[in-house]
Amino acid sequence: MSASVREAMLARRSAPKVTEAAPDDTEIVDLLEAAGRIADHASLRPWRFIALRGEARNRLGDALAAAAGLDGEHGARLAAKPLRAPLLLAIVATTTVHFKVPAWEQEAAAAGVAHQLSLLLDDAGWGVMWRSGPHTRHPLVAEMHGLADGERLLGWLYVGGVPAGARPGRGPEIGAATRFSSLA
Ligand SMILES: Cc1cc2nc3c(=O)[nH]c(=O)nc-3n(C[C@H](O)[C@H](O)[C@H](O)COP(=O)(O)O)c2cc1C
Repeated sequence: MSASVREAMLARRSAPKVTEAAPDDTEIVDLLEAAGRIADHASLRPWRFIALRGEARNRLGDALAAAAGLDGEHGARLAAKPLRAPLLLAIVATTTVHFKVPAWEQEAAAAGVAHQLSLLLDDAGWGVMWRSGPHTRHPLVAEMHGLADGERLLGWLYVGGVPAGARPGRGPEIGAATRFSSLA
């Protein structure tokens, strides 16, 4: 584990290619205990995660191809996308109608948990990449995950082992000063 949060944040990189190793459910729940401690208006905890492993990734691939209306070679290519990692963590915003907390605030909280989980997984030595796509919110994809009314996917954290020698190190400077101003 990193010496500081800042160090972990500066070191985090997405991992487009991962190996077949993956964290088990116990490790993920443990990390979620920490990742879930985000700012959360009215403490609604408007999020949940679904682990897709093994055949479930094929079912997601089939749902994506059906959502896109593709079959044959193009359908097979899209259907294979979820197989790029041994574990996909579906990020679900579980929004409800609330008199004080609009849906966008609830989705912001769910996204915050996913960002923190992604950071913690990276810091624990796993390869992670948050992916989505044009069919993320298609009804067939929601059905495949068993989502209830009001639940919406924010994409998937693709998780696996980091290939030997693939750790790319710190990313480019992001020029934060150009994205900051102040009013007095
Ligand atoms: C909501 C969300 C959806 C994303 N979807 C994709 C995607 O489908 N494909 C992709 O290449 N990157 C996607 N990204 C970006 C990558 O996760 C990653 O941040 C980007 O490749 C930059 O790499 P870095 O995280 O190492 O800076 C998405 C990020 C977010 C937050």
